[in-house]
Amino acid sequence: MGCTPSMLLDHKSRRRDSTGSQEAALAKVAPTPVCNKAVQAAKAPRASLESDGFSIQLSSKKDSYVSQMGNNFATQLHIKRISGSSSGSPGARAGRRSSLALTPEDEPLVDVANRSPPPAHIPNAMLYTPPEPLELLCVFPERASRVCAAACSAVARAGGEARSVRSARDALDALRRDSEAKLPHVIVVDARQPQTLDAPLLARAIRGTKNTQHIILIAIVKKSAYLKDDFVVLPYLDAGFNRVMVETLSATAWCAEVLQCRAAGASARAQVAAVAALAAAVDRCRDLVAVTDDQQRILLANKSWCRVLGWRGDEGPRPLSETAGGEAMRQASSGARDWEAPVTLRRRAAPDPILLPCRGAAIGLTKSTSHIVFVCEQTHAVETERGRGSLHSIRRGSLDVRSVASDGLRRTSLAKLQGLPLEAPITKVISLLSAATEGAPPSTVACIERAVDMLRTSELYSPQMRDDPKMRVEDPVATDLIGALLSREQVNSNLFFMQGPTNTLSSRRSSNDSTVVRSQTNRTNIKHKTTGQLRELLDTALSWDFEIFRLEDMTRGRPLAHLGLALMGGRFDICAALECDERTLLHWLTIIETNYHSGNTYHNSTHAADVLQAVAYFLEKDRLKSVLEPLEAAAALLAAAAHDVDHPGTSSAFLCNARHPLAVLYNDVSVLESHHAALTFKITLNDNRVNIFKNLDRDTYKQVRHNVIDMILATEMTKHFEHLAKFVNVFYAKSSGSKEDNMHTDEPLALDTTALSLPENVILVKRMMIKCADVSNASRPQKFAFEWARRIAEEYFLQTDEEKAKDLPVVMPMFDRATCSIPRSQIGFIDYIIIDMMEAWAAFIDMPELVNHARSNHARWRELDEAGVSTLADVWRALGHSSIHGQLQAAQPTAEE
Ligand SMILES: Nc1ncnc2c1ncn2[C@@H]1O[C@@H]2COP(=O)(O)O[C@H]2[C@H]1O
Repeated sequence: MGCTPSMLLDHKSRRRDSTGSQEAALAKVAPTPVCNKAVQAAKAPRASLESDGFSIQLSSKKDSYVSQMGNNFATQLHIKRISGSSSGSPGARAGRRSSLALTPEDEPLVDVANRSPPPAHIPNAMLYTPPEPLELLCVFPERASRVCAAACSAVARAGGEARSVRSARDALDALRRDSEAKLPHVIVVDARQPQTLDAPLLARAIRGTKNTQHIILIAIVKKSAYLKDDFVVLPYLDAGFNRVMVETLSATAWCAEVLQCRAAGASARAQVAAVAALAAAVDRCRDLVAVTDDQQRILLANKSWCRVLGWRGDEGPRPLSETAGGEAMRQASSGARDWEAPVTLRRRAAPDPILLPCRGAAIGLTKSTSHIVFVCEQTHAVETERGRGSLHSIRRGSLDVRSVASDGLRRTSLAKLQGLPLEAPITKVISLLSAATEGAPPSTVACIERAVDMLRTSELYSPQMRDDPKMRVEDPVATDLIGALLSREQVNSNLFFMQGPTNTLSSRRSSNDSTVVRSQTNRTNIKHKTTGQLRELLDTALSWDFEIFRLEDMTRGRPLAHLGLALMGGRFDICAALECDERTLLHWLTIIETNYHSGNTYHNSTHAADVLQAVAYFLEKDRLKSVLEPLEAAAALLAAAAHDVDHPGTSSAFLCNARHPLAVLYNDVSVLESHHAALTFKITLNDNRVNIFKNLDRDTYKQVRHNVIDMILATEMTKHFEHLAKFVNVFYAKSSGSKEDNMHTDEPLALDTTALSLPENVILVKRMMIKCADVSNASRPQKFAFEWARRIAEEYFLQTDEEKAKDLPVVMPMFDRATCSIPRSQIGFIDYIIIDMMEAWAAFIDMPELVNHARSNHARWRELDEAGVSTLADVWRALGHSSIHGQLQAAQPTAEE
């Protein structure tokens, strides 16, 4: 079952089969008293009768619907079930009302105007199909059947073509093999020998085949059987036959049948094509459209409906009331024929419903309702979010140019763009703002002009610390760190020319493809036997105070493969989503881990395992469980594991300054992140034994690849505020003030997850998830946070050492091991990078400990700072080597010691 146009047709044919055929049968054989009463009623217009659960009304009256068809007066026959059980349906209620009304004048005016459904007005032009020669398929088990031959020769005489098959299987094969254009118009099935050919079964199979709604099915029955039973036709009609015909060899009878079929078939095809065309039109509407039957079961839902509500396109008829509520539903249930009222719609991906304006109409070819149409307007807010940055919005933008122009708004910048086919949404925003200045007080004009000036810059999401006092970093260490993390400019104060070969970047770090080869040949045969203790530790892998450094110890520096196997293979079973075996996953994890540089103090596979663990922890939260598909969760875990693969232990700025081949390759733009993402796929696709994507079909692979790349690229810190601002603007609303002010104010933000229904907003969630995981070390319990702080500081110091040794520009001069204040660097890092982001994320996934840990770490660093503790050595002395990081420090002395 699916909410598709064919469901509309199925619904129609079901109605025709179950009600229409009963009507026909009843008209033919209804108990005499009812027939007699009906006949009497016909003679005495305006009478209404009830019998055996059916109401029969005959009236001779001026009927607006019939008169549209050219008859001013018509006699109408209504057969309606009036039992209490169906009273809930608008159609039933409308039916009961009209059956009780004796004259049109007796019906209250409001009923005439609002209660009866409007006719389904399909323009005649829509119901035209060009005449085609008739194609006939005969299914007759008997070899050289004379009845079959008679049918075929009648078709030939009518200028058509006939072919015959002898079994149900051959008939279905012919249907499935034929292209749509070649499908027969009529299928004649020999139903005379049920033991040789089960005609009803075949009819059901044909109707279950795609695009067969318009084919006319004729069952040939024996004359004796036809005459024996008044209801002989019913099982055939129920099975999907359109007609039942008595066996005949008469050329005249067959000719008449064939010609009638040609006419009926053309009309059926025209109707199917018209419904398909209308469904295609509805699919291209931006508004959310659903069509239900008279019981309000959804038969058709357009693409916008599916997209916004998170439905798959192929879901079956379901009660609209499961999804919709509010005044619109009450109006629909009251039997109103046309209404406008708000509707609340529940979405799959988000707990909160959305409220949209809705227009509805009850439709029916007769006075009773057959379908109800709901058109829910995509509100501006939803639309704007959906369109942001998409091609779709750019296309719409081109129309907006004209509409804005016709509004006569002032927009000098737009005038130049009139001739171009494209316009960015921001241009329209600027134009609207400019228009708003007209007649505004000077202070407002000044404000708007300042805003417009800001909008005109291309770096809308780049932080501007100097302009914003709240973002001003006072401490020189913090300035160094934050500046280096966020700045896209490389430090170029000294013109530097690299001496020697470009790939002699560092003896402790290499970042070229030879790493891949080495890893594949030597180190893929890791044994993954988990000892009891290791198993116990891995059992706690989903707790926020997971002992990552213990895992590093126990696995001798290979935590990623072990943790990855436990989480990805075990808890999340990504092998199912990726359709790969666990062995391939283990190989993948192993080779990825091998391509991390164990010599890096921070950017090694323990950091990758830590980020993986954080992502896994986040994925367990209800909000993410309800939003992300298994494949998206798998992509997030893969991205986390690989996000820093082959990190050289120096920053992108360093690589650019050093004119490293990677910086040259990636044009100094997102150098490291581009490399991590590219290398991840290179490693994966290079060898079938590690290729976890090898069984995915093209589209699924593309989707996973896109997700993994997007998440890895999102870890680039120069885009930190861009990602954070987008996330906050989409998912947080403030009770007062503009959204632009949402960040860095003391006013609490209100979480608003309605935007989750749009795929482009789910991308923001995935980016935020990996970003938060990447720097989650500052939001971990203190003993972990401090060890990570030591490790990153050590790596920064090594970079500074190397820059000095190679006479390169020093990216973070304050990060000199002799002088750098670790507490201050951490205070700055938490203040400017961590707190805002963790607050936004913690509220979104309901994980307050992220903020609590960050705050308590901040407080501890401040205490240390105030106690005069500064260098790494000071810190560990002050901590008394009592914690894990102290012990690790002791076991692994730094160069300083
Ligand atoms: N505790 C920390 N203190 C200072 N800088 C950090 C800390 N944790 C992460 N970072 C920086 O944040 C960056 C996030 O992206 P990278 O992993 O590439 O590199 C990371 C470090 O440069």
